Amino acid sequence: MTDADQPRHHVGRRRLVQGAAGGLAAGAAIGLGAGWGAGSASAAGAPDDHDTVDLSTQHPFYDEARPAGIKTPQQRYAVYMTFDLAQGALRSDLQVLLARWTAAIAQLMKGAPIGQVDSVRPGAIGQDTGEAAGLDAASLTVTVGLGPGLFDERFGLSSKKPALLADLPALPSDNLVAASSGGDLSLQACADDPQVAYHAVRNLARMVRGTATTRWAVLGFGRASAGKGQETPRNLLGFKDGTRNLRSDADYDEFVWVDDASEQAWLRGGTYQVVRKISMNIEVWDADPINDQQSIFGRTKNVGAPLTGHGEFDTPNFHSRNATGKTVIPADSHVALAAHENNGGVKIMRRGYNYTEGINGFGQLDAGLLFIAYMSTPQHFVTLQSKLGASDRLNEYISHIGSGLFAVPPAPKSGHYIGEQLFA
Ligand SMILES: C=CC1=C(C)c2cc3[nH]c(cc4nc(cc5[nH]c(cc1n2)c(C)c5CCC(=O)O)C(CCC(=O)O)=C4C)c(C)c3C=C
Ligand SMILES: [Fe+2]
Repeated sequence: MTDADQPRHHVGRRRLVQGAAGGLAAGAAIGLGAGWGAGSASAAGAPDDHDTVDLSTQHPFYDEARPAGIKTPQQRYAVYMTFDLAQGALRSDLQVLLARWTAAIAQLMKGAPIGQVDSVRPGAIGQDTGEAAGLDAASLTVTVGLGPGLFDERFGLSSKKPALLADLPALPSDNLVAASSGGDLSLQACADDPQVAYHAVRNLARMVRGTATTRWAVLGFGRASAGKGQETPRNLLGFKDGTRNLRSDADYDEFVWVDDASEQAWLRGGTYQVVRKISMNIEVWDADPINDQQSIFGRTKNVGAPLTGHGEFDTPNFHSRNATGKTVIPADSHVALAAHENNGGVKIMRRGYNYTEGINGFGQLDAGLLFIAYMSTPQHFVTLQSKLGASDRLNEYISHIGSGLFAVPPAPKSGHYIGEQLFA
């Protein structure tokens, strides 16, 4: 961890919440679900220190080397929302929106309200909606993304458009729904308390009513990726997700941050955000035998080890063959198709969340993965998804129904606002 990644624990009151892994260990101790997590630290009976969150944690916002909410240790919950600029909105309206969001995000990430909650005079309307009063910052980060549409003729920004910031091309197996795709702006609010994340997005949406309209939103829970030092969580298909995610500073420098001199100056120090809403056919998956599920991912379900290894973090061997001459990790498995070894070295940073929207019109569970990934060029996502969408055996159980591409500007300096350089 660099200094910039160090969180602060400002508030005297420390509210610690134990993680799901610790809960599973406790379940095993009283005889529930024997065999859970065998081979993991929590199964050994030790409390899982890595998965305990301190709700008093605050992350810095201004003057950081990088925007918040990307390399920040992944929080437990997310609220993701996109917006369109209202018809007739002016360049100055966009500037005011970004300036107001910047000031408000700085407050929210400190665990502070964005304005008065109390009734200061008869008939007063609250500046802050109040539902986070008494709650800590809970590691809140808010990450703002700028969509391709902002750079059309409306705001005089076409000369500032990054060449690669355009709607993603049609990709194999896409099943995209317009109502869950695109947007001029995106907000990713992540926190260890879902009410804190929701409060942030609700208030940011409220303060720009009239200038921007909401487009689509997803509420994420149970982070489905791991960062440095975090125990690997599980996605809703029951597999550990994030084992081979980016962790080193060198990988972030090479694969996440935009530093290329050929890129727009305002974006240098920032990154690209790709979001995909991926629904899962959970009932069908649950009827699939575990050994088949394992060959679909190329990893074991319980430990999360590659099919060529024993431990979760063993390096997969994509060349090893069994007696029948087939590769032990099937060539059409998810990890064989996505691994950097098989994609010319391409890596992306995944920061996804599980989501559920209840039950669909057929009485089936409506749930999936809010896939969020950060990368120095969206071409890396296109490279991977072109292969996955065409050949991944997982495609039988998932469907990409939402999509978006956004540019994330660098962290603002204090006294300045997000994306201010765009208007220079
Ligand atoms: C285009 C990029 C990717 C999409 C879309 C995607 C969807 C998706 N993934 C899982 C579950 C797992 N993914 C895992 C690994 C993995 N996935 C991607 C990329 C995309 N996944 C990469 C680059 C990798 C790493 C591959 C490697 O280097 O070995 C894993 C294995 C554990 C891990 O390393 O994280 C799981 C499990 C789901 C369920 C899903 C869509 C719903
Ligand atoms: Fe994946």
